[in-house]
Amino acid sequence: MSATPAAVIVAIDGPSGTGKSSTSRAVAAQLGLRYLDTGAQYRAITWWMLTNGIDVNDATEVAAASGKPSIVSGTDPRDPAIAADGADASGPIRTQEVTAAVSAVSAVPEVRARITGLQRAIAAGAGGGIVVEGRDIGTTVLPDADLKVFLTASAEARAARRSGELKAADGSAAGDLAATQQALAQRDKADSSRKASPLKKADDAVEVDTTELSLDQVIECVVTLIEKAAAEKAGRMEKAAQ
Ligand SMILES: Nc1ncnc2c1ncn2[C@@H]1O[C@H](COP(=O)(O)OP(=O)(O)O)[C@@H](O)[C@H]1O
Ligand SMILES: Nc1ccn([C@@H]2O[C@H](COP(=O)(O)OP(=O)(O)O)[C@@H](O)[C@H]2O)c(=O)n1
Repeated sequence: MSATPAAVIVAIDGPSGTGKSSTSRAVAAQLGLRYLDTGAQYRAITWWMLTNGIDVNDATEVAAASGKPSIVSGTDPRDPAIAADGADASGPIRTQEVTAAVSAVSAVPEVRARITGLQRAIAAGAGGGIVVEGRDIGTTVLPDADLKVFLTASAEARAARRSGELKAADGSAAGDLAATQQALAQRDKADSSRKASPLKKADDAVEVDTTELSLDQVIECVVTLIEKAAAEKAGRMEKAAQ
């Protein structure tokens, strides 16, 4: 295990299936950093809306309800918890129903303002450094992050990964490759074309194409980037203290 020489704030963004969650959890665990899955927060508020009779396709209704549930995220990379109004949401947020509704809910500006506030507070409170992964972390949530990484992969590779994962989870038709690829493309389009804080690479993000890389290779690459960013930050802090 290596240790980071300075507390760093790391933003990892990219579309679905590029390896954000797996990579972020692994590098945070390896480097002793906290970890925040912002997609889980959007999924949790979506799950709460679905279970509380909110019409998720009615932006006015979603906006009016956006402040109601408490959304609490754990930041342990080995056990990232998520709760909505005190109920464990880690299982229900992965259902197809939530996956199909989450882009519409997260496009509502009031929802984004609420969740972005939570994210900034968590990052500010993570004294030892944190890896925050999502869609708009480098562009909007933490524009001053010490390191921004934007993961990409071909549509085929992303669908194959996601479909394998769904098949392993329940063996259902959700594991069908063509259907998964279509659903991913739809969600990417919605996430990239919304007005409020769309999925977009920050100008100063390092882009890593993971199509031909194993997960271990991606982890190694991001660990190296974080160690470099942490060393540079430590150097700047030392200089400023002189
Ligand atoms: N480089 C990679 N090569 C092969 N499989 C990968 C790679 N990165 C991630 N995976 C697998 O792909 C699936 C989706 O990864 P995940 O980290 O959840 O992506 P994201 O958070 O970007 O949606 C997981 O099953 C994960 O193990
Ligand atoms: N920072 C973020 C993170 C997620 N999201 C939304 O939440 C959804 C679910 O995110 P996720 O990270 O769990 O998605 P997966 O790619 O892991 O399936 C995304 O499709 C976006 O609609 C967002 O709008 N902004």
